[in-house]
Amino acid sequence: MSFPSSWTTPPQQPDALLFERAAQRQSVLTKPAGSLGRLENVAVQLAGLQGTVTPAVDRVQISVFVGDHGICEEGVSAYPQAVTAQMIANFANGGAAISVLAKSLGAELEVVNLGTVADVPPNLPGVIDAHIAPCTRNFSEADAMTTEQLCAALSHGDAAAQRAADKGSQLFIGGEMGIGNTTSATALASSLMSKNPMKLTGPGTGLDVAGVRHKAEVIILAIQRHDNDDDGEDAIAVLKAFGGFEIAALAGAFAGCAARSIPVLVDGYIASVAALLAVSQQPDIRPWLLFAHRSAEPGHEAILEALDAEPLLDLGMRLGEGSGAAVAIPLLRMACELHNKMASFEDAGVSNRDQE
Ligand SMILES: Cc1cc2ncn([C@H]3O[C@H](COP(=O)(O)O)[C@@H](O)[C@H]3O)c2cc1C
Ligand SMILES: O=C(O)c1cccnc1
Repeated sequence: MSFPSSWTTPPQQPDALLFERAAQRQSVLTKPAGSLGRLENVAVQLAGLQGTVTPAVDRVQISVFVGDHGICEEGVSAYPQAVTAQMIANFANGGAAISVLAKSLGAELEVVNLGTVADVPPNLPGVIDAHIAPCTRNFSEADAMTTEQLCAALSHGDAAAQRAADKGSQLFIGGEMGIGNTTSATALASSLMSKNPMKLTGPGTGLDVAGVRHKAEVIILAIQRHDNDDDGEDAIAVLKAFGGFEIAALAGAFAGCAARSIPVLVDGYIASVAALLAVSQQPDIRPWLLFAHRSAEPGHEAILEALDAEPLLDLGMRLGEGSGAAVAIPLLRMACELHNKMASFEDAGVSNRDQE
């Protein structure tokens, strides 16, 4: 198995002229220039990325990638590992936060199961079996995944982007579920950015102060161990070292969307780490990414900074699943409506600035 081409080839850059045209349209709408603030920027960005004068986010695909983590053996999460598999059934039965949000938005929701330790009932609606292994290996003892497993995870992400393209999706949201994945994400980010894990480690699902310290120590020791491997610190090396399947699949999906010219709305902490991995692999992916919200997980700030990203919302959310991105969709829809439907000064017979 080899890496998907979206991972090894830079995506096409969006056409700068389309952004200029959209900005020009914003400048003639009946409002003081710039008065709709970031709603203007986001509409211009979507118009440029979608290659249209009338941007829209009516057709949204949400893919939630799920995988378990061997690092849970080290006691790094407030919740038991069995929750990962249990949540797959909850996604399918409509009870999870992202299920409710997807339904409310009329968005396509699919769940890509890359491997769980506990059993998942067969044939759940909307759940795709993409089994790689029951979980990644405990990265304080060994590499979290093999090169083959990494290729498989990236390819499952790329396949989700292909499904989004086949359905004519105007925007992609990648969600994740995997107990222990804030530990993987923090190890990945610390290693990639050469930052002290003590500064990035947070409570995840709700660790207390002592729990956060223990989690940071587990990450520090694991990074020291992997540094001896002389692997280098590129996206592929850190993903193999620290996992997880669902984070790799997210990174693969983001690369796959950029390759197919589908804009991505990035969710919180975990999804932003996947975005950082994808951008470090192919810097030209960055223009295809919009950032939905600032997670309450403390490490998010440094990752946003590294990506030069200014998210739209700051609601104190720290769930994942793609939920923060889903919550931002109504804003994006309104930004598009304003861009497409407001009258121009000329059409409405309203005098523009400095006009008699
Ligand atoms: C019921 C439940 C639903 C979730 N949905 C997302 N997460 C989030 O929390 C987990 C990461 O936190 P940690 O690293 O502390 O385990 C991931 O599964 C993430 O998606 C959930 C967590 C729980 C408990
Ligand atoms: O912001 C996130 O993505 C997040 C934060 C805590 C736990 N799970 C996900």
